[in-house]
Amino acid sequence: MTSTLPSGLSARQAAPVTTPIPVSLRIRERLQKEGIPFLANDNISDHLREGELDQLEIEVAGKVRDLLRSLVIDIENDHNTEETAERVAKMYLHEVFKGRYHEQPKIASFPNVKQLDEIYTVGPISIRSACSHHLVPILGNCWIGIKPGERVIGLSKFSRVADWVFSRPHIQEEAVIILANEIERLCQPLGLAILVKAQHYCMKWRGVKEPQTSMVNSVVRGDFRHDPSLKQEFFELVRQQEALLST
Ligand SMILES: Nc1nc2c(ncn2[C@@H]2O[C@H](COP(=O)(O)OP(=O)(O)OP(=O)(O)O)[C@@H](O)[C@H]2O)c(=O)[nH]1
Repeated sequence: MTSTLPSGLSARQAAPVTTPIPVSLRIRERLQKEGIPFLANDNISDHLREGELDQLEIEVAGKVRDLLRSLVIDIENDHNTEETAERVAKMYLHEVFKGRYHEQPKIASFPNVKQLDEIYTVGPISIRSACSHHLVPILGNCWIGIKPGERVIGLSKFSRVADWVFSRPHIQEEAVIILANEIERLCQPLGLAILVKAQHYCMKWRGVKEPQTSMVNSVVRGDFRHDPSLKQEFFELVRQQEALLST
């Protein structure tokens, strides 16, 4: 039989080049196999293997480079966008969406030795997130009210856990619930209330271009839910904390 190979090429040299499976595909297949959800606001850090986050950063940078090319931006000659792809990949994986790929910060809880049962509020805690629909910023503040149970956590830890939860693509309604679940898991309070006020840049910067509109929502659980006066006290304390901001 006549060889179809170009002269001088051995069969071994002409073997089809196998393209490596993209790391994101490997991770997605693993998650699907194990039945682990990987929605935009889920954290998948427990399911990433050593070195995969670095490989993801390289893969994402390549895709962002393609996106810039598709937007007809001359990244080969434009000194300003030359390294934009690498910056954007790093920003998504380690900054603005770090709450998807990085573990929850270590948060120690302590026994509520004195059996404290008065409510307290912490806030404003700045929140930085992005909407799942357009991936543009959601910026605002949140307030957390606690009626302690058996355990308490340090005040700064509310900011840390909020930052971790909000650093994912979200819709505000779900973000508040996810934050509430995490706080309940960390300190099992007898009551928990969370209020979020945020501006959505998908409404300010584009779309309807409403510069002042914000979204306000809350979640109340446990004693805050069952006792209307406690709930009212929470909102009153938040009002007082807000008033402090303008003094
Ligand atoms: N409920 C809710 N909606 C949000 C949130 N963030 C953004 N949105 C809205 O989600 C919607 C996305 O809807 P689509 O109609 O598919 O997107 P679109 O055509 O770009 O919409 P426009 O923003 O009206 O231009 C928009 O109305 C946003 O304002 C959020 O946290 N909660």
